[in-house]
Amino acid sequence: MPVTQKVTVQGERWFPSEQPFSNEIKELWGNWYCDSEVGKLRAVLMHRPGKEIEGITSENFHDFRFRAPINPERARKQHDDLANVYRTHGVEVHYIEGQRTDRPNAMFMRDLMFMTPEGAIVCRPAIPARRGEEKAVAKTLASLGVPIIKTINGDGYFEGASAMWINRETVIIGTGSRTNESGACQVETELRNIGVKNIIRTQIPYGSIHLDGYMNMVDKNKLVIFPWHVTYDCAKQLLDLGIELIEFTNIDELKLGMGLNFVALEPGKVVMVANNPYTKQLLEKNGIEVVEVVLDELLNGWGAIHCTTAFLNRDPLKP
Ligand SMILES: NC(=[NH2+])NCCC[C@H](N)C(=O)O
Repeated sequence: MPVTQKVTVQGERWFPSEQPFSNEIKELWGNWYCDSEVGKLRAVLMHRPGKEIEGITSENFHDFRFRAPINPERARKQHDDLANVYRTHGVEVHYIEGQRTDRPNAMFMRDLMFMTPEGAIVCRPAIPARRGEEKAVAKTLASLGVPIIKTINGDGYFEGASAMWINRETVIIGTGSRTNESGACQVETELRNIGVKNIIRTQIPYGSIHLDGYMNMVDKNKLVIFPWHVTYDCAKQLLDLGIELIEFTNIDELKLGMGLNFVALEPGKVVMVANNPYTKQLLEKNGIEVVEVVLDELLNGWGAIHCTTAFLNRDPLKP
């Protein structure tokens, strides 16, 4: 080959971009962010229940850890009603594509991913009746362009509702039947990597599976708790960080009505399951604005609003 050009060294003039991932995620990936349970909600990921909830009868509902058989049409309608509440409040609703049809719990999206300021952690559900739901979640995240910063692997299992943002530097992680030590460690490593300083580790009681069954943020620095489920050590660390604890003491509304399983639309405003008068009154007494949605059919799957909603984008919570 004839030499037409003199060979020059190029490498020394090529420098990496030293800006952190967090500075360029918006431009390169899109507007995906979550550092709290209450920052203004902008985008969510949901799974509209499909074929998989057909054929759940009084004989088999227990196999899927449902509370009762479910009426598919009513469940879908209520799911749509919730999605419409989100849309009415300016939230973009994205749906899972290609979910398998043999996993009736797939609508409980909170358990399948955990959103962070730099992308999603794809979970690994604990129980066989749910394992594999996460694949369609990963595919959908990829097609939306949401970075996946971690997929739980090895001997770990972790469900998104086992963790809860308190603020940009603080996350509670609960171990129990749905999250083991290895899963919790994997999540902890990722969170520390993106600047979380306080990881509050706690035990989820035997009779509960996730944190969002008995605690939930309603406003900046305000956490509603069912006090008999929250360990002293956990409560003390939260109080020391300046978090106000609001005590919710009605076990019927906690378990049967899933009153605490709401989602904040913005600081101080939540969408909650209708027909929970104690919950509504408690929240309003504490200055929280409440939007209600009828969801009794979905409750037959043992989940409610927080369980069915994965956050994709919330405004950062200003310190
Ligand atoms: N985040 C939640 N609380 N999810 C509830 C999930 C309920 C579902 N039947 C399960 O056992 O997995």
